[in-house]
Amino acid sequence: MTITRADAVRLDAADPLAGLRDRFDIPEGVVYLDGNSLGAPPRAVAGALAAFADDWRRDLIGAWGSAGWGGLAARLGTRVARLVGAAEDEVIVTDTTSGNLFKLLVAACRMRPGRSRVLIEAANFPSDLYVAQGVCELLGLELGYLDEGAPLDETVAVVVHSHVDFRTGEIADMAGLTARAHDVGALMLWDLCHSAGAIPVDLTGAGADLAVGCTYKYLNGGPGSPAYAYVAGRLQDRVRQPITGWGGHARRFAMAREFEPAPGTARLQVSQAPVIGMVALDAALDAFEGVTVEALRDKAASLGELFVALAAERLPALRLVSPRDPAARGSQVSFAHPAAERILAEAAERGVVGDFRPPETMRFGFAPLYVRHVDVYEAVERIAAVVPA
Ligand SMILES: Cc1ncc(COP(=O)(O)O)c(C=O)c1O
Ligand SMILES: Nc1c(O)cccc1C(=O)C[C@H](N)C(=O)O
Repeated sequence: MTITRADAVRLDAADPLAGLRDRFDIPEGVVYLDGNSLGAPPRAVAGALAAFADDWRRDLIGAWGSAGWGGLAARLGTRVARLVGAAEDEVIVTDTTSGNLFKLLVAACRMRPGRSRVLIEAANFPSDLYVAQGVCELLGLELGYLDEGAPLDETVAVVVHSHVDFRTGEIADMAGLTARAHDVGALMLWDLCHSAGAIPVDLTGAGADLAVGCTYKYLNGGPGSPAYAYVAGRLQDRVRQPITGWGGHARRFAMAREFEPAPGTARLQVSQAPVIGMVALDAALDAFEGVTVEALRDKAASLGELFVALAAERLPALRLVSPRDPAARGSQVSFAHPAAERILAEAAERGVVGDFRPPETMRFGFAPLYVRHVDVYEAVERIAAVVPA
């Protein structure tokens, strides 16, 4: 049965999250399916940045207190914690994903002295691979690739894995892999970049030890917005991260000679993360107010299913590389085609923004707060017009 535009309109009419699109500023006529690379701007952000400039002008250094800048890293951590299934004091917002990965990976290896290997999946995001390679070189450890058959045994200090694969959107079994790591006494470090804000994440339920993630994708913090780091409560006093700047000191303004780690996740800070980025993120997170992660997942699945069904009808030349089962994929679908790059460039000229990952993957992300079913319908129509016969 052919799917029509009216079907998409009906799905939007029944969508409990439909009204949330008004919280965003998306150019007219653009179908934005790249929120899994850079989220769209929530309307509240522009006003928050103007207020930030005003606070700075008016209160000068006093704004650290009067505008609450000093407490932002921890406060934002509590807001992100709700979206990733963590306790409020288990997440801190600071630095970049790659920087946090470096710090937590070194800390994890230090908690497993005598173990000689780190495992990662070769399909992980390149920055994760590079950081893991760098940490292994620094500490004299061996790096093994889980998806290429490297054994998970008692020689492994830590396993690093993405919750959602950035190319295919496949969801990893967080609880299962964490349990396998724990069975051999290894620690488990998750990268949540492609899941937080789009699908439920349950770090506590999975028994995860450590995690990192960015805030510029589904959390809409803006380009280069600060990332976050999670440390399970039971490990917080044992974490010794390697970049011991004054931001992680127990008494930053005592100006003491020796480093003394701050309690809890505060010790993961190096110095001051850019306040302007944290202010933007704080306003951006308001877009999630009143929204449950289950509602996000349902909407994401509905959008993805519509895209897959329409693609089966109208884009037969595209090969689905994401899992067919919506429960097995995050909020994106990916297809392969030898002319993927050209198709995406021509689709972009027609206002459909997806992204290309070499050698031939087309990714389409469905940020559940602002993508509509009619957007999905429009996207497939416009892409169909540019796929070579
Ligand atoms: C899975 C994953 N990990 C890490 C990164 C790197 O994040 P950052 O630029 O914050 O270091 C990205 C995206 O750039 C990513 O998609
Ligand atoms: N952070 C990015 C950037 O500054 C420019 C272009 C892309 C990005 C990305 O975040 C890419 C993204 N992590 C990915 O999944 O491919």
